[in-house]
Amino acid sequence: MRIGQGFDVHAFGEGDHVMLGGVRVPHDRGVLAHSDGDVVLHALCDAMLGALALGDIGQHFPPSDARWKDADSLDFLRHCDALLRELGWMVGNADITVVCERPKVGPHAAAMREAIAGVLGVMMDDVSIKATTTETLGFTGRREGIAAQAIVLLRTL
Ligand SMILES: Nc1ccn([C@@H]2O[C@H](COP(=O)(O)O)[C@@H](O)[C@H]2O)c(=O)n1
Ligand SMILES: C[C@@]1(CO)OP(=O)(O)OP(=O)(O)OC[C@H]1O
Repeated sequence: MRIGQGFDVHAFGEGDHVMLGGVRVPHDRGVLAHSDGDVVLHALCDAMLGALALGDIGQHFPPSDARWKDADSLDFLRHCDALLRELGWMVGNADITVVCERPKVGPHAAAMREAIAGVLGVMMDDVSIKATTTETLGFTGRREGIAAQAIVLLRTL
């Protein structure tokens, strides 16, 4: 088995939704990002890459590369999953925490788990999505941005 963790932050900007775990979540702000700015999937990809010491998504999908402009982060997840499988590994389970005051994540957690599990070829029960505020403290508390942390356990195919 191998373990990995990932963390990602994006600042809020103009917009009317945020992408979280591959799900379009209505919000009164968007996020500033080169891709679709999905902090859940970026943290998850980093955890998967980290588990095998394969670098991070910035190395695999450089922000300087126009191919990733407005990219669907589910494609990043597909790439990372394929990479792991080529090396004989797959995600056993993933546990993800989203940090923001708003939007409320709970109502969208099941859809996020389903989208992620579908790409990883695992059961929904193998994907956990949790959320917390920071009780109005810090940049998330001031609603300036959104963060996510992911931890994954890999198992051999
Ligand atoms: N963006 C968020 C933040 C929190 N939740 C849910 O609310 C519960 C209470 O959050 P606290 O930070 O006050 O502990 C938390 O356990 C989450 O279930 C949410 O859905 N979206
Ligand atoms: C995802 C990439 C793609 O260019 O850019 P961003 O959408 O800005 O997201 P970030 O979390 O900063 O990760 C770096 C890049 O890999």
